[in-house]
Amino acid sequence: MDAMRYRLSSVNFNGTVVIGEGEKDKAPMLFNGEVVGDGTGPNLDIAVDPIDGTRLTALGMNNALSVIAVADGGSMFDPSAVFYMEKLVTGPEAADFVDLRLPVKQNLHLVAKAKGKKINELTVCVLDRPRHAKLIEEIRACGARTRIILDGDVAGAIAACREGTGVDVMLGTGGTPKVLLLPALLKPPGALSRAAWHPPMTPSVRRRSPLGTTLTGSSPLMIWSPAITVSSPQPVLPTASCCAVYGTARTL
Ligand SMILES: O=P(O)(O)OC[C@H]1O[C@](O)(COP(=O)(O)O)[C@@H](O)[C@@H]1O
Repeated sequence: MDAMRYRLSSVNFNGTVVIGEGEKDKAPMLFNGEVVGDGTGPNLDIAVDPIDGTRLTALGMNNALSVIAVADGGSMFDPSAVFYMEKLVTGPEAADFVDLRLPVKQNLHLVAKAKGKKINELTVCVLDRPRHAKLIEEIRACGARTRIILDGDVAGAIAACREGTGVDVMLGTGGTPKVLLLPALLKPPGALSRAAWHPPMTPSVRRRSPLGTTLTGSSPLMIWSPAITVSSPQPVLPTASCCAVYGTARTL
């Protein structure tokens, strides 16, 4: 985080961290609303996750990622009032068929059909958390395999969208900032990241972010695409730069 912040402070721009480490992790830097850059140049919005998979990095394990996305100032959606989101991520073949509001079994059938596989040939990536015990049971009861990951659902989501990773879908609840960085990272185009506030909010619930954005239960069920995360026509970095970190954090 120090390294990313140091680098950002040397770049000619006037940036605001819209999607940052967030209050969930009580991170001291690169928090939502923090001003970064050297104060000259264009106004830009920044989304950062200096390390998604802090524990993985500390343990010398794979799949921690360092992620940054940049867009025109004022164009990035601010989700930071809600810490967790329920996520469904899959590749382009199945993206148009699934729906987060459907039961797990139905979504897995839809993915299997779209990919021309049997359901017992699917692998579903899920974070290893007690809250996912029922989800994991449901997936296994359908006959699908699970790939349980200790941390790092950004890497899990990317795997779910890519050919040849052995992962077909990612399901479960994880950090909000991570899901919002995904549209910038997902390749190929058409891959799908959907997320809903967790726990679900009723219309009367209102949560206010450090940047002053108010989210309510009637805020849309998120069907993320770059256009939703970033409202400007052309993000400055249409795909976020992203470097895999194997064991040790590297700076961007
Ligand atoms: O650990 P929690 O609170 O269940 O949060 C889940 C989140 O934690 C992570 O596994 C790791 O995130 P950090 O490295 O920022 O701690 C994310 O990939 C995931 O979205």
